[in-house]
Amino acid sequence: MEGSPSLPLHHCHAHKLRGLVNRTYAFLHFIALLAIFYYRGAFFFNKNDPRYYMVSSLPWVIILAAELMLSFMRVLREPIYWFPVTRSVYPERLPKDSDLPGIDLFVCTADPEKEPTFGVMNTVVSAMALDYPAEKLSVYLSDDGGASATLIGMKEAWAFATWWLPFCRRWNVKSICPQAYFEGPDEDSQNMDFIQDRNRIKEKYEAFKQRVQRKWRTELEKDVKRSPQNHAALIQVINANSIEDDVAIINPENVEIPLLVYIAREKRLSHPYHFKAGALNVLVRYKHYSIGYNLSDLIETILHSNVLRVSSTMSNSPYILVLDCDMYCNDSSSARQAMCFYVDPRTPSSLGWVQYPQKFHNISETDIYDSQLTKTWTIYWPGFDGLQGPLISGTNFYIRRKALYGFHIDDGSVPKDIRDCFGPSKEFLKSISQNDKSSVIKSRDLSPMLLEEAHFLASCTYDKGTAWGDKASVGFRYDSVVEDVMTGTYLQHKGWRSAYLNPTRPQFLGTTTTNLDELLVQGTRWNAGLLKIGLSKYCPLIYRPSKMQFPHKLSLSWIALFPIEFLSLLCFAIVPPLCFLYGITLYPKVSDPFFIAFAFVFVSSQLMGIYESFISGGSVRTWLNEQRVWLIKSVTCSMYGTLDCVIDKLGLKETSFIPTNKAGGEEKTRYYQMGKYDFRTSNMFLIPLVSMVSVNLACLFGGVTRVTIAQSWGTSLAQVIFSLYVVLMSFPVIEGMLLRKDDGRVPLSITIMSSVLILVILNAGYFNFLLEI
Ligand SMILES: O=c1ccn([C@@H]2O[C@H](COP(=O)(O)OP(=O)(O)O[C@H]3O[C@H](CO)[C@@H](O)[C@H](O)[C@H]3O)[C@@H](O)[C@H]2O)c(=O)[nH]1
Ligand SMILES: [Mn+2]
Repeated sequence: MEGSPSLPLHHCHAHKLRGLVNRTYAFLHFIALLAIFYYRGAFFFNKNDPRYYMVSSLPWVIILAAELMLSFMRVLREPIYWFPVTRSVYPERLPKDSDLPGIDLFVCTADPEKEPTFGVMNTVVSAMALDYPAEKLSVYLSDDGGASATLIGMKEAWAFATWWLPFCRRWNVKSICPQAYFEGPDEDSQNMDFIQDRNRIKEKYEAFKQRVQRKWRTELEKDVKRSPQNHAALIQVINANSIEDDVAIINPENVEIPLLVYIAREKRLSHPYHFKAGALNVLVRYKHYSIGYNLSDLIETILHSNVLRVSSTMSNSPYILVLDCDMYCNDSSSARQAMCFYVDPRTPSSLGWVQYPQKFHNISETDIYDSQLTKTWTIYWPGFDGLQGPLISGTNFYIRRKALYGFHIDDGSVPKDIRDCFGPSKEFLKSISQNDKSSVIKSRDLSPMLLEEAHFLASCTYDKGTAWGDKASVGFRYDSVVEDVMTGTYLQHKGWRSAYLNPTRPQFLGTTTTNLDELLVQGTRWNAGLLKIGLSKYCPLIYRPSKMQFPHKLSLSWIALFPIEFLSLLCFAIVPPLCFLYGITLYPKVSDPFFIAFAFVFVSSQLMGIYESFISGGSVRTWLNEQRVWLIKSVTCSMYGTLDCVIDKLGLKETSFIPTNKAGGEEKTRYYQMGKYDFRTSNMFLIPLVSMVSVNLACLFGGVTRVTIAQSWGTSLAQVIFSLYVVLMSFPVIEGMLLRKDDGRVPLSITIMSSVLILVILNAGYFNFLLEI
C-alpha cells in the first residue's frame, strides 16, 4: 500500500559489536599511553635515574611533545569509533508522487577548460533524469566561468534530455548519466524493442556529444578574451524557446522536463566572489526570489502582465541537492531515498541534511593515492552519523533550505534585522515565509521583470553588509575554502543534525585526482581550509553557545585541527633516526617492561588500521596505500596547508580555491593506472618529501653500522623500527629516487639537492650541537 503511515521510512542500524571492540581497544590504548607518559615523566623528574645525566634532554623534550600531540589528536578522534551506524531507507513506502516535496538541484561549474562542458552537461542531464516527478525538480547550473560554451551546452543538454528522460522512464534505466550509460558495458537484453530504442537514443547521444564538443572547442577559441573574474550576471531559463539552431525535433514526445536554469552571477575584480560558497548563495537566493514575487508590492504592475500566471505555479522547493559539476547521478533513486528521511513524520525537524558519500568513476584497481578516501566514507562518516551526524561534504547532499537561512532552530526567529540579514530584495524577503511547502512548477517561463530581479540577486554587491556568507548566519559560509565543512560545522553548532546514507549502489560518481601533483595541490587547499576553521572561533572545542554534544565536538575538532598533526609526524620522522645514528636512547630497552607499552601502541595502531581496512572492504594493500599517502600528504599538504592558513590568518594572502582538473588525459593518469607514483610535481612538494626519506635512509644505514659494531641492538630496537617504518612506507619514493628510469621518477636534481642539504646540516654539527645541550 502506498504511504502507509504506520511503517517507518528509514531505519538506523547500530554496529554494537564494532563499537564495543573499538571502545575496549581505546581503553587499553589509554592505559598504555599512561604508562608511556609515566616513563617519560620519571625520566625528567627523577634525578636518581642514571639516564638523567647520560642522555641529552632536548630530543626527549621533542619526542615527548610529539607524543603528547599525537595522543591529544587521538583523544579528539576517539568518539568517531564508538557508535558506528548504517542507515537503510524504504522508498517504496513513500507517499504518492503528488504529496512529495519539491527539490532544487544545484550544479556548480567554474572553468570550461578544467571542467569540460560535455562532462558538466552529463551531470546536468543525469540530474534532470532523477526518478522524481519532473514538475517538482528544478535544475540550476551556476557557471562561475561565465562561459558561452557552457550556456550553449545547456541548450544542447535540454534538447537531448527530451529524448533521454522518456527513454529512462520507459525502460526503467537505473544508470541515468548518458555518458556512463553509452560508454560503459551494454545492458544485457533480449528485448528487441528495447535494443532498437537504445540504438536510436544512442544515435541522438552521439550527435549531442559531437555538437557539444564542437561548439565547446570553437567557443573556447573565441573566448580567449573571456574574463571569468569580471563579467555581468546572466540568467537564462532554458526551454524549447531558447533552442535556436539545428536541433531538428524539440521534445518529440512532449514530456514534462524539469525546469532548467543557467546562472552566471556577476563577478568583478574589485569584489571578492567567495568561490563555490558565493556561487551557491546566489543560487539559494535566486530560487527564493522566483517564488516570492506573488507577494510583491509590485503587484499592480504584475497584474497587467502574465506574471501572475507564473506566480501561482512556481515552487519554492524546501530541499536542495548540491552537486559538483563532475559528480553525475549514477542512479535514479537518490532523491526518493533522501525524501524517506524528510517525509517521515518520525524524523526530527532538526534534520538539516542527508549526506551521500563521494565515490568516483576513475579509480584504478590499486588506487595508490587512496583517491577514493576509503576511511572517510566507511569509518569516519558512519562514526559521525552515530554521534550527531556527518559534516556537509561538498557535494551529494540533500539539504533543507530552511537550514541555510539561519533561523533559530527552536523558534524560527531570524538572528537580526531581516533586511540586514538577507539583503534588500523585497521579492526575496517575502519568499522566505513560504518555505517548506510542496508545490508544482507548471510554467517554464519567467517574465523579463522577474529576470531583472534575479539579476539583482546575482550581482556581486548583493551580499555586502548582509549576513550572507559571513556574520554567522545565512547561506554557505565564506570564511574557509572548505565551505562545506565550515557551513556544516556552523549548522551543527546551531542544532541542525544530519544523516549519512551509503547505499550499495553508488548514487553519485565523480572525477577524483589521480596524479600526485593535483592530489597535493587539492590536499593543500583542504588542509589550509580546515585549519582555518580549527583556528577560528568556530573551532568546535571553543565555540559558544553550541548545541553539539561533547564527543561530537571532540571529533569535529579533530577534523579541523588535523592539519597540524604533521608537526608530530615530522618529529617522529627526524628525531628518532638521528638519535639512532648518534646512539642516543629515546625508548626503553627490549627487556624493560615499559617497552611493552610502546610496542603495544605502535603495533596495535597498525593492526587496528588493517582491521579498519578490512571492514571497509579493503585489504592489507589498501591499508599500506593509506599509510603511504598519509605520510606523503603530511609532509606536503599538511605542512603547506598549515603555512597557507597562517599566512591567511596574518592577512598577508588569502587562500584561494583553484578548481581541480577534470579533463582526464591519458598522459596525466598513465602512472596511476599502472600503479606507480608519478613524481612530476613541483619541487616545493618534492623537497620535503625526498629530504625526509633521505634522512631516514642515511640514519638507518649509519645507525645499523653503529649498533652492529657496538653490539647494542637491545637499546636501539624501538628506534630502528621508526626508521624502518618510514623507509618501508616511502618505498615508492626511494624507488622513484634510485631505481626508476622513466619520466615519472624523482628528478635527479631534487635527490641531489635534498642530499646536499642534509649532509650540510649533519656535517655542520648542528645536531651534534643540539644533542649536547
Ligand atoms: O570559484 C569556484 C571554484 C569552484 N567551484 C566549483 O566547486 C566544485 C568543486 O571544485 P573542485 O575543483 O572539484 O574541488 P574538489 O577539491 O574536488 O572539491 C572538494 O572540496 C571542495 C571544498 O574545497 C568542495 O566544495 C567540493 O564539493 C569537494 O568535492 C566544482 O564543481 C567547481 O566548479 C565554483 O563553482 N566556483
Ligand atoms: Mn572535485
